[in-house]
Amino acid sequence: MVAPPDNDVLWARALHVKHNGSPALTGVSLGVREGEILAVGGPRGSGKTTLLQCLSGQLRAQQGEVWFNSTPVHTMGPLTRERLRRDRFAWIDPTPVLVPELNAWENAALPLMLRGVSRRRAKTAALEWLDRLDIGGCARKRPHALLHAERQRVAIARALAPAPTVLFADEPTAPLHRADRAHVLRTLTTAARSHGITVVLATHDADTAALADRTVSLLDGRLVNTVHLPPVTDSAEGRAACSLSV
Ligand SMILES: Nc1ncnc2c1ncn2[C@@H]1O[C@H](COP(=O)(O)OP(=O)(O)OP(=O)(O)O)[C@@H](O)[C@H]1O
Repeated sequence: MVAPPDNDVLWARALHVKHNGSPALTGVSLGVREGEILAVGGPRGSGKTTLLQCLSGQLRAQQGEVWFNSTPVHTMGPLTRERLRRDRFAWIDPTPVLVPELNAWENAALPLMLRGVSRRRAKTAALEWLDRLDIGGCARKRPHALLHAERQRVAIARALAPAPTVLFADEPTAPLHRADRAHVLRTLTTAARSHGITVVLATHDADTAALADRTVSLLDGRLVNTVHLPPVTDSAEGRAACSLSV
């Protein structure tokens, strides 16, 4: 095994995944630099979700390697991978999955509390993020009383509140209207940049990909090209608007 380059926070080599015998990833190799926002594009069924699942340790590739910093993820047992996901990663699904018995702030505070942060500090951080995402007024509502788009904002607050090392976002703005999408994406990318969070973002939306530092594209489970975009220039303003006290 050869360790990945030092400046890559995530590194995958020659990933091969089949779902029920059908290839979903075929020889995908990829490095993600620390603090980078990387968009993974490609049409439906091209393997974006499968790639994010492999990089985040949710799914073990049948062949290939995944490294997080200098640690091999592909050789970790299930409990170690679970701990890695809990302590260093966050995940946003296209459809919000919240705990129905908990209200919005409790849902958003949950990963912090699982990491051992006190309830009071976790609540403060969760409320800050709900405010930033314009749903502070929903903090005491349970998921059933929220609109679908509000539930997704709670899920995004839950992912950002612990300031993870890597945030995996699988079509995070899919349930939002176009106008909402831009605001939520900007909050997400600004927060990531100001806190040095690396983001791996699956999307088939060009507007979403445009907010990333770099885009790679999948087609039928293979990487097909890489686009380097110029750096975002208005991040200083966004950074000021997004300080986090966790
Ligand atoms: N659990 C599964 N069982 C069987 N086949 C699967 C499973 N998950 C994904 N696939 C198949 O693997 C291929 C890649 O799927 P994947 O969800 O990774 O693509 P995607 O680019 O994320 O698609 P989408 O944009 O629709 O989410 C597709 O052909 C899909 O049907």
